[in-house]
Amino acid sequence: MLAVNNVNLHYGAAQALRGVSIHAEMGKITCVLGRNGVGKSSLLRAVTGQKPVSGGTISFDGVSMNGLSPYVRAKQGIGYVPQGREIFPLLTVKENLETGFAPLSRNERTIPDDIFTLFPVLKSMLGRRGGDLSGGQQQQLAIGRAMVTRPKILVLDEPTEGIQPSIIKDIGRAIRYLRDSTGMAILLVEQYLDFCRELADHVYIMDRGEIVHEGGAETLDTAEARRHLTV
Ligand SMILES: Nc1ncnc2c1ncn2[C@@H]1O[C@H](COP(=O)(O)OP(=O)(O)OP(=O)(O)O)[C@@H](O)[C@H]1O
Repeated sequence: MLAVNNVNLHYGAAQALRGVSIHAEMGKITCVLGRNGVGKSSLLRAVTGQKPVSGGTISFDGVSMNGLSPYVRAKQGIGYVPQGREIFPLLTVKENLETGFAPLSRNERTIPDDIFTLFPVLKSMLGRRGGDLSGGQQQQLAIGRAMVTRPKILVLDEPTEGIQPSIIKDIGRAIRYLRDSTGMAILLVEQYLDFCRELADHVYIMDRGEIVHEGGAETLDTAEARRHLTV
């Protein structure tokens, strides 16, 4: 289980996270919902180690992650699908997947077949450059690249952003498959309410750097939840 407890995060004098506590359990999809700019990406930067926290603790399976580099966290099992995908445009699809080998030992450096079962389009495009793929295909590639690291927890930053509805469905299916087949924990941050409602086992809502609501997906229909999600 990933446990984020009472985390603060600053950019200079500006505070982006204020005493944030969330849990993401193994075999469950945990969704953090919130409007633009409330701190969702900052929370994931804290979890993946890209931005040091200024207070609080982050642990995974009881091991403290505070102070560990992103590379070490990846080795410990945190897989990351960043906002905007961050595909290498001039590398091929295969080479992009192989960048996921970095935290693996030599004998683990293979591309799992599951990736192509989930996203057959990637198999047919292995030799194409990442920059030639559509937004939806790049998102599938970014998820595939994170799967290469054999994560215990998969962390996704707005996986539906800028993606057409049919691919959003594929991505939802893939996330569910990963939960059910591997028992990994999945933590995703989103603005897209319906996607979270359909997928999540547990939801949090963030507003202005704080967690303001927590519960099962069914609790998203309350007036209080809606108030925090409408602009
Ligand atoms: N590198 C940075 N330097 C300074 N301020 C930042 C930086 N990154 C984010 N912020 C600020 O921190 C706050 C939270 O931003 P964050 O990106 O975490 O929100 P978000 O909920 O992920 O938004 P979005 O949906 O737009 O990605 C915002 O006020 C933002 O302007």
